[in-house]
Amino acid sequence: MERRTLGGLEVSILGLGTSRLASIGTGRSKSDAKALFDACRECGVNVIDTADAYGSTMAERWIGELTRADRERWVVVTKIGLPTVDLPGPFRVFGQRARKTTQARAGSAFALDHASLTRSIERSLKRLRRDRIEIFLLHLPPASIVEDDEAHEILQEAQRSGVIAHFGVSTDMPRTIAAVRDAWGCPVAETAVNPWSLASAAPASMTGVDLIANRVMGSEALRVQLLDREAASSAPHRAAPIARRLLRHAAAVPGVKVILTGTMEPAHLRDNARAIDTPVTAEDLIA
Ligand SMILES: NC(=O)C1=CN([C@@H]2O[C@H](COP(=O)(O)OP(=O)(O)OC[C@H]3O[C@@H](n4cnc5c(N)ncnc54)[C@H](O)[C@@H]3O)[C@@H](O)[C@H]2O)C=CC1
Ligand SMILES: Cc1ncc2c(c1O)C(=O)OC2
Repeated sequence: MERRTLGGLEVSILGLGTSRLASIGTGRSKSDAKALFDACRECGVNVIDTADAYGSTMAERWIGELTRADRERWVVVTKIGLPTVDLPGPFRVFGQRARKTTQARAGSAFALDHASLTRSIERSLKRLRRDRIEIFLLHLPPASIVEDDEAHEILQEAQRSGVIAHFGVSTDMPRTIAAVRDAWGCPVAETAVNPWSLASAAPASMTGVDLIANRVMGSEALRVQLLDREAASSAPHRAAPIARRLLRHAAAVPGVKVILTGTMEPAHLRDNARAIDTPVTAEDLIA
């Protein structure tokens, strides 16, 4: 698998997105999750993208368990900021609903004071069973985040102490990415990259930022209409031409270093791994 350099780290062009890993409705059993991580190892995928909010902290916990024996081989991206309810044991699943409610009320109430931010980092590290988070992102922060000097200082302090290697933002607003780069000097951001996303226009204002691409398949609706239909009609283990084109599109957008795939299916992961290393052919374009 192709490797690129993201903020000085060696990463696989394809990364695993885990927003569905342990969430209600889309989550799988832990043995399915283990099979998915084994497929990543087999394909050479070394990036895992997560957030404290995914599965109300369960995604981070599962990642911690599943990467425990070989934690050094992974580059972990996690995010904080979508209000997360961290309930004990069996009550955890109810956190999903509670989170939605708090989130709707939260608006721009990003808790980035010293105590909250330090606690968030400590908790993510503990759940992930790591002593370093390679990429630590603020999850959909308000554009005014760059005015929060205290948050910037705390993040720099965490970086100096070695618990986070890089920090930045996950947002679909290129202007916020550019502002964070200019005000905070952040070299990494996560954003939507598909033919309809703003980042695909590669605004010159974002030059110099290494991008982690999400929502490469556009939307769930697009997948249902195109990918499933094509997957059903094409040969097994052959990525649907539309998926291949979307992956190649993202790989060619300036600044993109990692393309996330949010699938829970090892077969789709393998398809996407194969597709990303295959140039789009004339046959694909008329398929
Ligand atoms: N604001 C943020 O920070 C956001 C972060 N993310 C991150 O990005 C990751 C990727 O998620 P999405 O962009 O939603 O996923 P995606 O674009 O990779 O996948 C969308 C859908 O396509 C399916 N799919 C993927 N490859 C396929 C194939 N070869 N054949 C058939 N179906 C296929 C997936 O199973 C999924 O249902 C998330 O898990 C999360 O880590 C996603 C959205 C927002
Ligand atoms: C699948 C999905 N939908 C919405 C959101 C995310 C996500 O991963 C996310 O990280 O922030 C908002």
